[in-house]
Amino acid sequence: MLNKDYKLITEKLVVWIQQKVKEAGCKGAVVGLSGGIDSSVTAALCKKAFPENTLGLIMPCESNPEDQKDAKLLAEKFEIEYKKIDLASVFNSMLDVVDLVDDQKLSLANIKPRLRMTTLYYYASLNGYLVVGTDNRSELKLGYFTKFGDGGIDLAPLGNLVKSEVREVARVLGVPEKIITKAPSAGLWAGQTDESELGITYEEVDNYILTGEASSKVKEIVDTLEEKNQHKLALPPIPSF
Ligand SMILES: Nc1ncnc2c1ncn2[C@@H]1O[C@H](COP(=O)(O)OP(=O)(O)OC[C@H]2O[C@@H]([n+]3cccc(C(=O)O)c3)[C@H](O)[C@@H]2O)[C@@H](O)[C@H]1O
Ligand SMILES: Nc1ncnc2c1ncn2[C@@H]1O[C@H](COP(=O)(O)OP(=O)(O)OP(=O)(O)O)[C@@H](O)[C@H]1O
Ligand SMILES: [Mg+2]
Repeated sequence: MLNKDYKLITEKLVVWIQQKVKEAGCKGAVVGLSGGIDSSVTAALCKKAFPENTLGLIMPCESNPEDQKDAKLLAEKFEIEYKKIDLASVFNSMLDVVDLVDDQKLSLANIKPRLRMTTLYYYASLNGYLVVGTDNRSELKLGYFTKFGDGGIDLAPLGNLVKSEVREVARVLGVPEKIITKAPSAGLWAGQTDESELGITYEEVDNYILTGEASSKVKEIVDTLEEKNQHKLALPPIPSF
């Protein structure tokens, strides 16, 4: 890993969040708590930045019940105010009204993060908070997020840290080791893990980002996804005439 001072980076991220929220004329942060490391780190940073004005939302949507337990563990450890909002009934109402066809798995699965985004913006608006996202540099490089779902956010404090660096910040903050070491998962369907879906490991992705070195297989996967998903990081194209 890079020889960086992650304690200093953690402190600077807290100040950065405070500044960005204040610049927006807002007074706090709302974060989706999945029980995964990215949201745990993001929520812990927000709590340090806004001790009285940080809200965590646990939003299961036919998700693994273990994840909710980890999300609660995190919220309790850092004394983060949280609410649980089960989105399964909302998701199922969507299934009742849209056309269902074969081969729709990802199209349907992507509804879940978009329902979470809608819920986060509701609470942001109610409280005068910003929606603080959890996307890290590795996910942003790959475009490995749902457009206007977990990509629909106001700030991305982890956006300059690759996944392995997020783990370093997690250790500085005291995120439970159980959360740090569990397999990254979008949790969109049973058994999904990021690395099995991507076909490469975060270690390989992070190495490639940080050093430019990778096997031809890793380069091919990362470069292809980066190009395919560029649109997720840009404003919608607008005619110039
Ligand atoms: N060139 C282009 N210019 C403008 N827009 C373009 C476009 N190509 C596609 N699009 C639009 O983008 C849509 C496809 O993007 P999107 O809807 O995001 O869908 P897509 O990229 O196909 O799927 C999202 C991926 O992110 C993963 N994910 C999601 C959520 C969380 C996490 C996690 O790590 O926790 C990971 C998920 O497992 C899946 O692999 C298309 O349906 C189309 O509307
Ligand atoms: N069940 C959930 N409840 C609340 N928020 C969720 C839930 N599932 C996903 N999210 C939100 O979507 C974000 C993107 O998920 P992602 O899986 O990339 O992050 P993570 O779960 O925190 O970490 P990891 O990538 O290691 O699983 C989460 O960080 C969280 O903010
Ligand atoms: Mg996850």
